[in-house]
Amino acid sequence: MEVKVKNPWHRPVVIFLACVITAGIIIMVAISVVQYKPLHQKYKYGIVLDAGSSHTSVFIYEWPAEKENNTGMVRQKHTCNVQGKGISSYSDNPMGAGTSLKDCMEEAKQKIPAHRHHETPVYLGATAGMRLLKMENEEASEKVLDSVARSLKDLPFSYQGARIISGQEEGAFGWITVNYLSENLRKPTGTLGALDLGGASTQITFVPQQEIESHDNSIDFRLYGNDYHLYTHSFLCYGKDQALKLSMGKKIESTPKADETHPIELRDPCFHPGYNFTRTAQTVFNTPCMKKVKMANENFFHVGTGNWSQCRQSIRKIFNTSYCPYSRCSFNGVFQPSVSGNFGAFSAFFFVMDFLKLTNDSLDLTKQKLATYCSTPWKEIAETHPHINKKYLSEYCFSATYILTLLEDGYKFTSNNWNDISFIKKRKLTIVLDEADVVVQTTPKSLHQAEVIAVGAVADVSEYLHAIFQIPSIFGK
Ligand SMILES: Nc1nc2c(ncn2[C@@H]2O[C@H](COP(=O)(O)OP(=O)(O)OP(=O)(O)O)[C@@H](O)[C@H]2O)c(=O)[nH]1
Ligand SMILES: [Ca+2]
Repeated sequence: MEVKVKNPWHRPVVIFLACVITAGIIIMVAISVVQYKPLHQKYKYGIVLDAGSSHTSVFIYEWPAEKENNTGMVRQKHTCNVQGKGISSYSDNPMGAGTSLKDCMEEAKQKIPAHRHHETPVYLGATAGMRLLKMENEEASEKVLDSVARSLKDLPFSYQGARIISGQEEGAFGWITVNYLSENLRKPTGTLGALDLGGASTQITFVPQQEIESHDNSIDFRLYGNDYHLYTHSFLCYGKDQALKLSMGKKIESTPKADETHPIELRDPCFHPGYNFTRTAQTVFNTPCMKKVKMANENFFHVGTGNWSQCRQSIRKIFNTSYCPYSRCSFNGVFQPSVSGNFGAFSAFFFVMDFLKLTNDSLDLTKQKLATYCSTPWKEIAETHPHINKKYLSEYCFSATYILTLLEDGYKFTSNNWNDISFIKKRKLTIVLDEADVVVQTTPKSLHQAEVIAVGAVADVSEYLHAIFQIPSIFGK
């Protein structure tokens, strides 16, 4: 009988194989750990706060720490909307402005890996609301800026500054953002003009087809190796909230008082029939955009009549087109070449026209639809949209009529080029930046005039060029 003899090699082979497999696993784990480490450290970050008149947004950007070919994808990683109103609303309680940023900055700490905190630049740019506060009460505006600066310096990030940006900067940033988004700066195709409607100011920026006659409206810089020569203007007080005050203020001033004991009844064609609220004159006149009137403490009845063409007539009164010291003007004596090329209209231009589904029609049809909307009773509007913020909802007729009047009577768009305007929601930002190409050049110019009449917004892109790449702001401050 054959006796089965145990293979003397059997046990060592098993042990050997086990060792090989174990070693393999260890090596694989080690490799993945080593690989994981750079993965973990792959990104750098930047934080930009856009402190607008109506609210503050915090943007977190990220880009690869090690750029291949000197080219990095920079993208918007996260956005946080600060609770409450804009920082300029804290004029009576400046400390509150800094405190208001806490929750969003806490979120930023969570989103950005701790080991990157100390090298992450943080920058705040304030726009029209702070510009108005500075005009009204410079000390208060400084206290508010101090307060937000202190709050940002308290964080583990690398504080870069907090300031009010100029109207030209705001216009140019909006233009760069729009053209980055559509990747126009990397293509030889044409660029898009930019139309930004904020709460307190509005900007128009485009490549002009004619000479710029006013120095204050011209901006030159180089991006991605291309030189750009832009026309830009920012109208302070012509954002949609301030324009509503201007327009209501004019109406109140021209409304006779029936007698001394009864409040004024302001019959307003820009609000729906059946809309009827009591307001204090203070809510209209509490702005440096208008001269102070005596009746600030009085009440008035705000009564909607819902008439689009009368609304438009009343809004026209806030545009002065009676004088122009140049060959052509938009309004208020401001030089503007004729609009040319395609435009991207964002912020409130988009919020309002998108809500009313007026983004795709001819100018004529847009007017017809808006006329019908404005004449719809307030009760019906409120019932149809129970979940929409009542303040926004009550103002859409005014806002859209203001938008049409601004574009047509102000900037001189016509039914022929109306459809050159695209109403766009600013999307998440994914762009390719070639650091060497972000060369920035300025036209020596005085910003003083513009500082008085215009204001800027930190749009998403250029401020982070400033903050992230530590390039002096494009206009060389
Ligand atoms: N209808 C509507 N309005 C909005 C919405 N979000 C903001 N707004 C209003 O639209 C206007 C413009 O908003 P923003 O572009 O954020 O204005 P801002 O940056 O605070 O103001 P500026 O400093 O003048 O640029 C303000 O009156 C806001 O109150 C929205 O979702 N719907
Ligand atoms: Ca803005």
